[in-house]
Amino acid sequence: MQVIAKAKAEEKKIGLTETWLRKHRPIYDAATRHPFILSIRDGTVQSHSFKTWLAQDYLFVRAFVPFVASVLIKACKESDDSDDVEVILGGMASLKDEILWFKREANKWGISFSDVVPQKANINYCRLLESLMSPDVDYTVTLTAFWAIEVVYQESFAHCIEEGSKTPPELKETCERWGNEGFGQYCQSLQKILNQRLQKASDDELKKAEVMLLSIIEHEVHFWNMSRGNV
Ligand SMILES: Cc1ncc(CNC=O)c(N)n1
Repeated sequence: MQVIAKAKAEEKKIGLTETWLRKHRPIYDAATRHPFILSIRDGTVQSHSFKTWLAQDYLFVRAFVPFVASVLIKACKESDDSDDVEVILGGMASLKDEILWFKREANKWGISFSDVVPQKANINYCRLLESLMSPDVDYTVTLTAFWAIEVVYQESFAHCIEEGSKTPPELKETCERWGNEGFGQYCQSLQKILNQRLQKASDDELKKAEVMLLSIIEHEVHFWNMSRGNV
């Protein structure tokens, strides 16, 4: 089956990641066109929803840092391509600014991060990140998770700043953070290096990577759900 997927991707001159996204479109859209995102886009989002998301996401990003470091270590050890390391290092470096941004944003909204308790969906997601940090988890599978985590945010927030969106001005900066063109290009770079790895992967690795993509998408949906209070 996986061999067929590779051949199909090759025939259409698209990457395997693209064939996955086509195959799993409905679930991918459930994450990138989630009601929380649509409510930002149409300007009806409640401030308590936004604040809940912001606080939970700060905790997530703190846990994301060591995860990205683990991806970087795997890339250094296993990749024969120095592009990988540079792309991942760039992602890692931008997290420093991101954490500062979260702190500024917390001030703006009157939130104190030290009082925030992680919710169940967040705990589960961070637990998944933690499990992926193990050296036993294959680099290709880890890279799939990394790309999926980033691309869901990119596609979601880019949708909020497209023509015709009614995103409130005070939320524009948030949407720009992940929806901007630079972040889009970075996601493309991740997708490209992932596609190269997938071309060389075994059937077993391909299956695991595809399952990982679905798992990340599901965790992202649960993560957005927290903002609406339906954990
Ligand atoms: C839950 C979640 N998924 C993806 C991202 C985007 N990556 C880094 O910021 C994020 N901040 N939060």
